[in-house]
Amino acid sequence: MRPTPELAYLVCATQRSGSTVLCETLRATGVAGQPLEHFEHLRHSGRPRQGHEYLAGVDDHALEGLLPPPAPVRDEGDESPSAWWSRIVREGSSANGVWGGKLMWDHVDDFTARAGQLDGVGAGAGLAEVLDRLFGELRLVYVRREDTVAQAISFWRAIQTQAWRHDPDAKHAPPAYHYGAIDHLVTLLEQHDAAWQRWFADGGREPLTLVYEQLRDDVSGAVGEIVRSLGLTVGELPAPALSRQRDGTSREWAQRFREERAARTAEVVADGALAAEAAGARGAEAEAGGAREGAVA
Ligand SMILES: Nc1ncnc2c1ncn2[C@@H]1O[C@H](COP(=O)(O)OS(=O)(=O)O)[C@@H](OP(=O)(O)O)[C@H]1O
Ligand SMILES: OC[C@H]1O[C@H](O[C@H]2O[C@H](CO)[C@@H](O)[C@H](O)[C@H]2O)[C@H](O)[C@@H](O)[C@@H]1O
Repeated sequence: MRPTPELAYLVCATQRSGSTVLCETLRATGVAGQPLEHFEHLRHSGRPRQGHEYLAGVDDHALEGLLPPPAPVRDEGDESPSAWWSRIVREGSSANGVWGGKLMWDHVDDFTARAGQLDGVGAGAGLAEVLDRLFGELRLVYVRREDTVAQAISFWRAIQTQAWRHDPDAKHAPPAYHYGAIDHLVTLLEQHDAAWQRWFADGGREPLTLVYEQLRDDVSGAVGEIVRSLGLTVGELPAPALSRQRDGTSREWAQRFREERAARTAEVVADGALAAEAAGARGAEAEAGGAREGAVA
């Protein structure tokens, strides 16, 4: 029989929204499951989504030189769908049986396709049906970041350096600023957040929503809120399990990006005004020409 966690929660997120410090601190309570990124290894590649996939559509060959080599492929052997689900339940549960997981919007399709292979779920089931069929009681937590420029810069840096968590000993080449990559990631993150919000609204779901800009000032408080909402009790709330990565370079890039975006927008507006002026002049000339011909006839 398929294992069904009685009490479960899913942290719905976008990359670089503060989800890992939240999840790792929840995990450190010992009572709130193991909310790992269970669904990040994708079926088409056996890897988490890679830099070139996130950046598909950015038109600059130089970008390739900035991306790290692909991550190793995880060999899943011949794990059956039911063995996959038993593993996910095991890896996501704390000793009290509570299950936790983190799902990025861009892992939804892969997750539902995998889950669709399970008996009783069915191919083609959407996220809502999959969750209903796999879990008893499932609570949703949504983490988002207001400042999507800072979020995209954090993402672009992590894509290049593969430093997804703070590690003072990490050795990697310094990341390079790239306007097109950051701009593309801002749009991508905004689209993924909009998709989460649409999914919540369409299903009448009301997740417990946490905004990074508040969460970062009180990670333990946010963890306490989630733990209480699950009806769990914990003695002392753990301190944040990770340190922040943002530094002077992130701040400089944010300022540079905003200036560059404003300049580009002004240029587009100016070009548009010039084009409109030229079109207006052509129209007036054509009209005058028409009037002249009319007069001659
Ligand atoms: N303790 C603490 N306080 C405040 N902020 C923190 C903390 N720990 C991690 N972070 C910041 O969270 C950002 C990473 O977000 P995610 O964990 O969602 O990224 S991931 O896509 O899952 O790798 C990333 O944001 P940036 O600092 O802007 O790079 C992390 O630094
Ligand atoms: O490699 C792309 C993936 O990178 C992130 O995941 C990695 O960092 C996370 C935070 O430290 C960690 O929870 C995860 O296990 C790591 O693989 C990102 O969160 C993924 O969405 C992304 O596909």
